[in-house]
Amino acid sequence: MSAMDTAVSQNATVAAAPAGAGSGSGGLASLLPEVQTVELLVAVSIFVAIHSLRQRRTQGLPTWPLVGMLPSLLLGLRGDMYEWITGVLKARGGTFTFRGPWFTNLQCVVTADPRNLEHLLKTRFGSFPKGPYFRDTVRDLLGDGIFGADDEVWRRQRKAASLEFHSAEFRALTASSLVELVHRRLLPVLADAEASGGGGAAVDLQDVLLRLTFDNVCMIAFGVDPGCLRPGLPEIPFARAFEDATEATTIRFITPTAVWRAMRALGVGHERVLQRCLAGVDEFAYDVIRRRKEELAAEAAGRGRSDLLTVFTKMRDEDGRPYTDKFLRDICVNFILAGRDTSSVALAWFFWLLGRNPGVEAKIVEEIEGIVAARKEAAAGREVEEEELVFRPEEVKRMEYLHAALSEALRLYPSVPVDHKEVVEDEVFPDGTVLKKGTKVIYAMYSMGRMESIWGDDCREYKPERWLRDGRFMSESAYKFTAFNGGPRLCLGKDFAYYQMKFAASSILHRYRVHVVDGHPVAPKLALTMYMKHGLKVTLTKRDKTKL
Ligand code: HEM
Repeated sequence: MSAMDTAVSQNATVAAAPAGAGSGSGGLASLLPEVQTVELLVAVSIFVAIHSLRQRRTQGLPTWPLVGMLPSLLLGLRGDMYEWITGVLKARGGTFTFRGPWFTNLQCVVTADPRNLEHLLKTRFGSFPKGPYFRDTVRDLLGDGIFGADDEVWRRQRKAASLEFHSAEFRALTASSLVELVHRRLLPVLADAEASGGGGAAVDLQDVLLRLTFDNVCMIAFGVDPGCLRPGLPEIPFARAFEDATEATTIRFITPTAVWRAMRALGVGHERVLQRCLAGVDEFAYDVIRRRKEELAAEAAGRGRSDLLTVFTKMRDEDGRPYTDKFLRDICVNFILAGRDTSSVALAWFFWLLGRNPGVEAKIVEEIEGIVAARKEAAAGREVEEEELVFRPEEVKRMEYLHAALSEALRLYPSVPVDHKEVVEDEVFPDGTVLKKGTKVIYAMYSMGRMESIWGDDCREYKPERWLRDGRFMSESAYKFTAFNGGPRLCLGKDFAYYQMKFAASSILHRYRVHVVDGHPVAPKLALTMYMKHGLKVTLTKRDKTKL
């Protein structure tokens, strides 16, 4: 508790004293119990009001004895949690210490200051690992995979995966799997939606995009297509188990550690759900691993496959032994978690923003049509059929305005809205915040996009132009635009994610106008990823090329 908190608590005790003195007068108290209760309530209310006002003015939010800042947090949870954090961060100059009740694991420092971000993600990287708290919480789902790992276990996976992500085979695999999914699955599903009903049936675009990226990342990690985006949008047991296991794991972060551990031991509540779903995830993963090993043994070298499972199955650990099935499972599950919904939710927010900014949509379509026109010109007058219109990697690369529009959507709606580290030795942030060993640090990407001090007075406006110089996309410092993290743990899939988002968005926008259904409620869901709470209900109409 700070000096200010202590001072306010002492004042409060003094203010409450007259009520206490009344109760000490024996018989009078028993004669007038109602009056005393009313007095007490009035005194407490006055204390609450004064305390709250004073602390809100001086510190952004009040701290209470025993329960700390929990009441403010609960009030924040009733509305938009991310906006609440942003408000507090602004009031406190970019960083604040959250004090939860003594019995919870909710004590942490929250920051949105780029100087602090650079310090923790790069300059003092070694002092800010994911840490044992995060690892223990996610271990049942993620095992020793890259997301929760630190030190050598992380370094080895990062190095191997990084080599793979930059290889020509991997680029070819990602490009071909995307063409297959977008043209054989996504576009037919959207065409069905457009054709059914009078003005087209409403479809949940977020759900469709989540299916697209889930299938896509499974093809990259496991080399298999689970088929979530098949016609009729079937429910796939592995996808459902994965989603529910992730949600049950997330609940652990807001449950005291001792409580979820006890629930796990007893097999009750969300821990029971987690156990059931993990069994589903493992069944799928171990089955694919077994079949891949058989395939590789038969083919001797496993020619033609460049998915992560194949690459890691052929590798050896530092003692020259093949990786265990458990480790292979962990690697694949972590990549699926990393890549399954980050790009799809970003695309969902992007399409929603386009609906509110038709001028931006018009510029994107103009850019796409310029590329299509260049293709037609190169075909020397020959008519280019719509089916042939599969954007090529070099064309996707030329979509600079689209790149800027997606970056701008991620600035305002980062797929990972807040992230977490744990400090392993005493540290001091560049802004002067003192961090004791073991402190949890939350960095608030969502809030960073809404800081006038970082982006200027128009920070809440959707303006792709802020990313362009002379029509060319210019990247920003990773400590200012933190959607992909920064430093040694920069997102490994960043280039692929941009390619995937640009390819899917341009393929849709070239063919359809996307209309968000009138009155559809849009709000972020409280989760590790920035889903739209109610999905994104849209209708589609064919783009009339004559009006371009
Ligand atoms: C718009 C899309 C994406 C966004 C905004 C995004 C964002 C992020 C962020 C914030 C992190 C840091 C997470 C943490 O350490 O807690 C991260 C890490 C990572 N991302 Fe992405 N990501 C995206 C797409 C992808 C895709 C498609 C893949 C893979 C197919 C991927 C693979 C990874 C991996 C492997 C890591 C862990 C890196 C490490 O710890 O060394 N990401 N990403």
